[in-house]
Amino acid sequence: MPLNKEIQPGDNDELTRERLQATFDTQQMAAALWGSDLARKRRELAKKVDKLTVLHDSKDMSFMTREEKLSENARKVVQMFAHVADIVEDPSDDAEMFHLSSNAIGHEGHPFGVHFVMFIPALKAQADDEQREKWLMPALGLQLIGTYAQTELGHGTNLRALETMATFDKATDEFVIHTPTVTALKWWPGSLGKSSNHAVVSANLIIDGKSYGHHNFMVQIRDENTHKPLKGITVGDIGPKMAYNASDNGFLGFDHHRIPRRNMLMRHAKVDKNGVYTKPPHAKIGYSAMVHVRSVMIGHQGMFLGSASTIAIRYSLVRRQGEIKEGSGEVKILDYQTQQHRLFPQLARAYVFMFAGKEVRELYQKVLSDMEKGETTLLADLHALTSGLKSVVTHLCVAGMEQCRMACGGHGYSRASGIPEIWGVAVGGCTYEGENMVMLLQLARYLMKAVKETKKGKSLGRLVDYLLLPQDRHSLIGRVPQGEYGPHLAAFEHIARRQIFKVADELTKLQDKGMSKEIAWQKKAVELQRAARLHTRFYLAACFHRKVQSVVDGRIREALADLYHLHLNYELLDMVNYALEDAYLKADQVDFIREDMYRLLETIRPNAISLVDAFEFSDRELRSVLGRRDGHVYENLYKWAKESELNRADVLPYFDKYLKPMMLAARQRSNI
Ligand SMILES: CCCCC/C=C\C/C=C\C/C=C\CCCCC(=O)SCCNC(=O)CCNC(=O)[C@H](O)C(C)(C)COP(=O)(O)OP(=O)(O)OC[C@H]1O[C@@H](n2cnc3c(N)ncnc32)[C@H](O)[C@@H]1OP(=O)(O)O
Ligand SMILES: Cc1cc2nc3c(=O)[nH]c(=O)nc-3n(C[C@H](O)[C@H](O)[C@H](O)COP(=O)(O)OP(=O)(O)OC[C@H]3O[C@@H](n4cnc5c(N)ncnc54)[C@H](O)[C@@H]3O)c2cc1C
Repeated sequence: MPLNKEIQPGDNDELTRERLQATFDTQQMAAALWGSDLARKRRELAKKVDKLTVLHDSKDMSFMTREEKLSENARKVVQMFAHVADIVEDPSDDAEMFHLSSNAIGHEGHPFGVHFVMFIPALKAQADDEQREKWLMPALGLQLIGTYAQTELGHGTNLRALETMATFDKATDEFVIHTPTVTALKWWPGSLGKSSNHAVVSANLIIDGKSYGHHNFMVQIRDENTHKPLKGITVGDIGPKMAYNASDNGFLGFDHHRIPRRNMLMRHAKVDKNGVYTKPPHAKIGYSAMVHVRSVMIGHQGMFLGSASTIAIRYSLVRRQGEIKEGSGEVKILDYQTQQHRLFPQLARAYVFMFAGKEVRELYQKVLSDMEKGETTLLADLHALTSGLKSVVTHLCVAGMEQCRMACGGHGYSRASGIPEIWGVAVGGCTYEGENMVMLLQLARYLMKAVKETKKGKSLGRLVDYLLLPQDRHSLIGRVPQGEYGPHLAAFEHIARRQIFKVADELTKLQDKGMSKEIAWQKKAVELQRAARLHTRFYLAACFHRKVQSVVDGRIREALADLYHLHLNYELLDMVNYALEDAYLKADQVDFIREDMYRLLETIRPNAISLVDAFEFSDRELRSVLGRRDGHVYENLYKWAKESELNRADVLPYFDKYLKPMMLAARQRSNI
């Protein structure tokens, strides 16, 4: 069977020649990335969206005002739901729906931005059966639009300091929701400002003057017909942001707004009509919607980096600039070693983030089904894993996307490249769903507990089993036959384990000197977050290893292994100081890693376009002139620029109003 190489009539010849060099079938690689079923569904879905013009952008969003963007995406999301049954096989499949949304709507946000990502997951995990019947069914049926209102103007990270109050009024069997200060205003919730009519609101539960900490409440905020805010509710948009401006992130305040007692989400924690409180089986079970989003973000961020890599690599095969050998003609910029070194490691990261996203979703599903039965043993492991992954992946994604942008030279800075918007959306991920540094420290807490268990000869969980293993003094990199990468993975393990034990020992020493646990933690916080990063980067490398091992097809495994080995080399060099500190690696071994990395850049080069084609992002989804599949960049950049609103007339009013009078006056003065 011939290999599928994604060649289509009308393609730029340069790209066709590149595609013909591929050593593997791109559709099979897509199956390795997405899973074969989802890869097929994605392909079919993109074709259907292409045919449905009602789902197409009416013009490039770069040329729209915020209000136009909101309106455009509201129009498309409604059309998307109207046609959903004809387009997707299973509307309850989040991955398929995300793909549909990427194609039809893009990533700038839409009125249901938080509805499916947080509002529904919060109801699924925290509403009891009767409440599910009342809100989940209508929410799934699009009879209402919901958001998740937790963060306040004054506090996002420290949830214990949230100020919104939910005071139980026994006499009326109601909660009184109140915003006591300006800092207690809810601030940031997506689609709250102008679109949502319901919100899951986090508020302090107060019964008979006693606070039980924050819990989640269902609050209707707008009239379902007029869409006007209900009495006692103030709500609006918080203004433009770095990106994601088709989303109306909002503010929300309550003035003694009353809701029925049964509007508290009561699957786990409960309040009865006498004001008797029942504790949940796990103190943090109410945080499940956050864990859900963190778990989903890993794969999504991988897709964002995959999109940027696709754009930059395709463009680097169209763009020619300068000569390598004088007189032999200008080369494709991807033929420069520096360009390969800039882009291929980002491509490898995109792959591994997608693989890790899949693994973590499987763990999340397991924890969710355990929680249904009141079983919460794995919640802490999942929280630790998602906290670390969320932070490391978002951080590396935006650093990688910035490399992709710069690798496109001047055109990368234009919104026509598509990179600024996806970068702006991805960088939000460093902050939302738990600020990265804070989440790394959450993982560090878990790791420090794991050390304590290890010292007793036990393991806290599967993810930290490696702490029980003895440390090797020296790495075997470069001391085993060429092509063996076991020692590379062992090096990730070594530096993570060493940093974890080192900081644990330092904490103990400070406490032994009489310092409190909290102050000692502050003194070592930077080292602690380093330990969390190294642990997570080891997890990612090990995940890549598991994936390569699981692939059956030889050609796919070989191409993936090249990316994996590049990842090992590149990331190790990025963290090499940790391996040099204890002389685990010697200078000649570092040189060996570098040389092997350069070799791999050359090996990967002929497969580069097919490795990005394998993501199977449609042009509609990429929204990038530079990243067009057919490679016809220049004529389309010119066409795109002509769409700029500034080109609607040769002379714009500001010229006559300001510049012309100034220049006339200057000329008159010079004539005097
Ligand atoms: C998915 C998006 C895809 C779309 C992509 C497309 C476009 C993207 C564009 C835009 C985005 C669209 C949607 C995004 C929506 C974003 C929504 C939000 O941001 S919602 C708000 C999120 N807020 C946060 O994440 C707050 C962060 N803070 C916290 O989580 C907590 O405050 C804390 C830092 C974890 C501390 O909590 P607390 O004070 O309660 O903790 P302590 O009492 O100190 O106890 C710590 C103890 O608890 C354990 N723990 C904490 N959390 C959990 C948990 N979730 N599960 C299990 N256990 C938990 C922790 O481990 C400690 O345990 P121990 O060490 O044993 O004491
Ligand atoms: C695009 C976007 C969408 C969002 N959507 C929603 C939504 O739908 N619903 C919602 O409720 N919220 C939403 N948020 C809010 C978001 O969850 C918070 O902004 C986030 O949790 C960070 O909290 P913060 O803003 O209070 O940051 P802060 O906690 O004020 O962080 C500021 C700095 O302080 C540091 N810091 C804070 N605490 C500690 C600590 N304990 N130790 C060390 N350092 C610390 C941080 O590391 C950071 O450097 C959204 C935010 C964005 C950007």
